[in-house]
Amino acid sequence: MKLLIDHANLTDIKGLIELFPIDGVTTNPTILAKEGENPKERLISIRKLIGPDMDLHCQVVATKKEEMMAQARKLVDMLGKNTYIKIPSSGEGFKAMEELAKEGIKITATGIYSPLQGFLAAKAGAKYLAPYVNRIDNLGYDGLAVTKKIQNIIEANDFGTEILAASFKNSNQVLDLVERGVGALTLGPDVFSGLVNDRNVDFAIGNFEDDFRSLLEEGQTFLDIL
Ligand SMILES: O=C[C@H](O)COP(=O)(O)O
Repeated sequence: MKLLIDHANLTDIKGLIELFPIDGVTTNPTILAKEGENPKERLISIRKLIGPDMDLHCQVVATKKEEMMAQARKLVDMLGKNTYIKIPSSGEGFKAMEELAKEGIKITATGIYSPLQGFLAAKAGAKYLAPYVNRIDNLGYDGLAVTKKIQNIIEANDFGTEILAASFKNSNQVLDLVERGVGALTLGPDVFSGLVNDRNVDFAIGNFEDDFRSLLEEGQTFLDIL
């Protein structure tokens, strides 16, 4: 299972990569707009920061197939081979996915709110399907159940596609999909900080340090006695 950061702030991305086992970064137009910088410059900076091997997902901003395809090609040229192009899971989007997949461009089908949207995107050749877990919950449906149904559809039809679940608001939603074993999750910094936010852990580690410190002689560090 891959773990990605759903964010475009360079300082935050760097900090999260230093702390967590991260496989890449996902963005969308809203996330990029929050940073207030030219999106092209920001995407290039993210690619430089994470290096050529990590996954970078970035989204087209178009409703018509031809425009989606032109933007997708430009983004891949600009950001390199491990770039996934997020295409909306709409009628025009499915046609764009089909043609771009034939060109070898890796597609993440985004804006998925229903299992059948997932089915159509998988059939159109998307590498990843991105259901919006929390946004589905906010509509009064069950985001985790929708995501699991999509996983069942992938398995039942033998699609070479994986889930990239997005839009999380808490650790419980994350745990549920980690247990189910989907292909990838993308989380914002607030959700990352909740994954290991347990004062019991800090307390236990602090106690170990205090106990060990009693073995140190004057001027010694832990490195000297290990
Ligand atoms: O690209 C889609 C986002 O991951 C949705 O996340 P959000 O609901 O937290 O804005």
